Amino acid sequence: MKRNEAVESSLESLEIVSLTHVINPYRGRSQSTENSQSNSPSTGIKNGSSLPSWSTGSLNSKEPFAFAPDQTGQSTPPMQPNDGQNNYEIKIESSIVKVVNAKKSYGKGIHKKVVLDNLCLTVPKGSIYGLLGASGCGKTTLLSCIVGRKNLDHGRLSVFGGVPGDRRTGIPGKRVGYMPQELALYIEFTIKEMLEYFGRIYGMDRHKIREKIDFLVQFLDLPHCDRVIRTLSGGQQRRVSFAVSLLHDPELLILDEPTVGVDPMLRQSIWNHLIRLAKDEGKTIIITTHYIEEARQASMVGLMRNGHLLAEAPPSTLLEQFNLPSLEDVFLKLCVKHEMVDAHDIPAKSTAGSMSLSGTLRKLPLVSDLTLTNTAKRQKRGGSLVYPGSTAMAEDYSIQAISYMKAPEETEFQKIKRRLSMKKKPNSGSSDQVSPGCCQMTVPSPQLLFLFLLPAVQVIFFCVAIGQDPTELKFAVVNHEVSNMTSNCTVTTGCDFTTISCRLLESIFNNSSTLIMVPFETDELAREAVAKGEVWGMAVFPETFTKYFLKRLWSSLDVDNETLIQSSIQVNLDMSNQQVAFQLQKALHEGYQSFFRQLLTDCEFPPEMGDLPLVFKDPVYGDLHPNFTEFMAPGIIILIIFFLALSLTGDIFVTERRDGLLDRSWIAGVLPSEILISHVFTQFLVLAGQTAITLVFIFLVFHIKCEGPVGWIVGLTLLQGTAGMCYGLFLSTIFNDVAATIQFSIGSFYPCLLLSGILWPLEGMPWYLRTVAWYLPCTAACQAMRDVMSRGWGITHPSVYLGYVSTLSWISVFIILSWIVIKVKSS
Ligand SMILES: Nc1ncnc2c1ncn2[C@@H]1O[C@H](COP(=O)(O)OP(=O)(O)OP(=O)(O)O)[C@@H](O)[C@H]1O
Repeated sequence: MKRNEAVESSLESLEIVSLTHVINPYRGRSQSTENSQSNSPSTGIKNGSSLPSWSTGSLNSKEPFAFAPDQTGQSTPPMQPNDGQNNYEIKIESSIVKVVNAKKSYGKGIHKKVVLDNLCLTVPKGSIYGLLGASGCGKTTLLSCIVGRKNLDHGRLSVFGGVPGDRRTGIPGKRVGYMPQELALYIEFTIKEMLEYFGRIYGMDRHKIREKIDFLVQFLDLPHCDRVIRTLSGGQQRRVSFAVSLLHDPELLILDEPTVGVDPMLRQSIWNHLIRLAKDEGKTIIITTHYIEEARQASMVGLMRNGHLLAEAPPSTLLEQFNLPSLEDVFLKLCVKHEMVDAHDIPAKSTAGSMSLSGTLRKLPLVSDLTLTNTAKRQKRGGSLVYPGSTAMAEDYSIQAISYMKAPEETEFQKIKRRLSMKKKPNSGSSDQVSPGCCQMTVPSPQLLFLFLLPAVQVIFFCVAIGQDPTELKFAVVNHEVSNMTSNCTVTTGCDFTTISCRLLESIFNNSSTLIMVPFETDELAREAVAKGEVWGMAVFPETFTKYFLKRLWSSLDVDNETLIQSSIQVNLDMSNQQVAFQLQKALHEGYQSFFRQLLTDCEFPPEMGDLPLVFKDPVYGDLHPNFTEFMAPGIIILIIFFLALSLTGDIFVTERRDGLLDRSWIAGVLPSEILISHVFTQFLVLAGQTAITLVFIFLVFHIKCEGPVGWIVGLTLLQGTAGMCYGLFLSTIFNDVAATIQFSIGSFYPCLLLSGILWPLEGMPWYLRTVAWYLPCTAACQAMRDVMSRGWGITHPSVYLGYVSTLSWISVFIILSWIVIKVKSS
């Protein structure tokens, strides 16, 4: 009895599978009759035909098709013909995509999420297969496995009779056109550039590309092909993505929700075009859509739920069998039944191990009904299957029954073709003949300009804003020697010693733009102004300043305390800002020194008597009056180049991966190494441009000195940019989103800025931090660059040499780490 149930079950399963696979609605009838003679009765595989290769998970079976054991534990005899013909063998012959017992899950342990659960699916050649299911049921995952971007955990998968991912089968390659759910477009490109880019990848010639661009722009109602993709609406962008997948007339089209954001008329036009591609050109199309009803136009639909296929049949068959008006109703009903079965079936399911689609369907009373009904109603006629309600054979049935076959006599495709041919001018045969505007030169995008100008802008900000002396600092003066400083402070000249305070004040304030004098009547008022932050400091001249100043001057070393106090100017500074305070002190010192030298000269004394007995001769390296800008310039060059390259590379790789561009290029047949080389090449061009602009501004515009050979600066800057690129690559292998990459970049920026000797000499750090700092990517390079610029050293000097060695080592480290992370992730 058990055995009988098993056989019945297998027959039901076989019938369902047969129902789903024998029909090739566009390409003509099944080949069962033609091929039945040559079939191997035991395996069902056509003699002499090569077995499909399989993308397998860990399924143990060595058979090309593995069928799950039925409830008796015995394997269903899959290749047994159930109607005197070997329909199964036809499936092998005619199917483009075949998935058997696919299992796929994400995560591990308690986080494990099963996304494909013993899913079986067959897509016949020349059919449109509508994959339907709620969001998150695993459609995209399945498509990713079909195009070879993901691997199954268990089960088998073949495309074009080979393993997806194997270039010899044409996938990845030009046999497949893939439209992923993500946009997967370079949004900075124009429509034309985008299509040309993929056209070149597919090896199309220019003329063909232009022809296709013209057709696709009109067919998909796209805006002018010189429009930048970023500026298009979401729906328009999706249509450009769709155009990319159609561009090279692939044999297999895999479209993940191509009609999202498309208005109903255009949607219908798209479907008409797909139908024509399938019917007239034998293209095979797998399409997912959320508009369930539009899938009525598919030749086959697979209703998917929680990783299972609930049913797989022509839409009209489903509607008829369920006696429901819409596919949505059918889907709903199947889901409800599936829920009920799931609720009662957990133990059985868990022991079943692997459960085929047929097994799943068998547990559904309603679907079993469908099977039985099919069986009952099905008639055999002339060796082909005939379905109820139709007097035609299977192929004809589908043609008549499916609504799209009632498409208007002239399809959109034909209309557009006609419109295009009407538009053609007499010399339309010329290879240059394209729609106006589509072959125009495009100006560089603002983003590209920004990319090149960014370093220049940063250098300008740095050179203009950093390192200059603070000026116009307000300073309070209380002069008790004169009653009204503004009107009564007479400045004397020559060897004259009346109101020396006024002469000194003039020397301090009038000869420099650093300080602005703000006179106050009393010490208290001046102090209050300092306290309020209105002035940066105050100086108070005693009432008898001139008298005691002269006494101090003439008395030489024999000076009493009273003289010292009365001849001194009392200064209180706001030291809250170190740079400003230094500047104030410097201005006061220089003002005093200038006054005193002048006084000595006027009184015919040697002015040097007013100087400290320290003579600073010409420095060995650098200037007598060093400039903070020159100290920081090497670090700034490195920071700008390193971190621009880092953020650009990180952003590009992460964005391209997130947006599906890397996948799309890979599926189009581009090798990962080619992607990498093209990125390195283009980014190196950007880097070279940025380096040139940065150095031109530093050395030629702002005249920052470089005592050594500029070539070593250029070399080191390019290498630092390369190190930044490699670091960006490394971060992009770790993180999947741009925000994390940017956060980490910023997180790395500050240690570099603070510890690499860019802002402050390394000699000012504690020894332990200094040791760590030397191992950072920018430290040795910064020091090397500073030594070239201010000391004029060349590569033979260890400091410069070490800068190069350190940078090259970091490049190697980042590349090795990226490689390790990629290997770990892919395993
Ligand atoms: N890389 C991943 N890591 C973890 N979980 C994932 C990953 N990709 C997809 N998933 C999960 O797997 C399930 C199936 O995702 P999938 O994208 O295949 O669904 P879908 O049917 O295509 O959904 P939609 O129609 O919304 O696109 C979802 O729950 C999703 O969250």
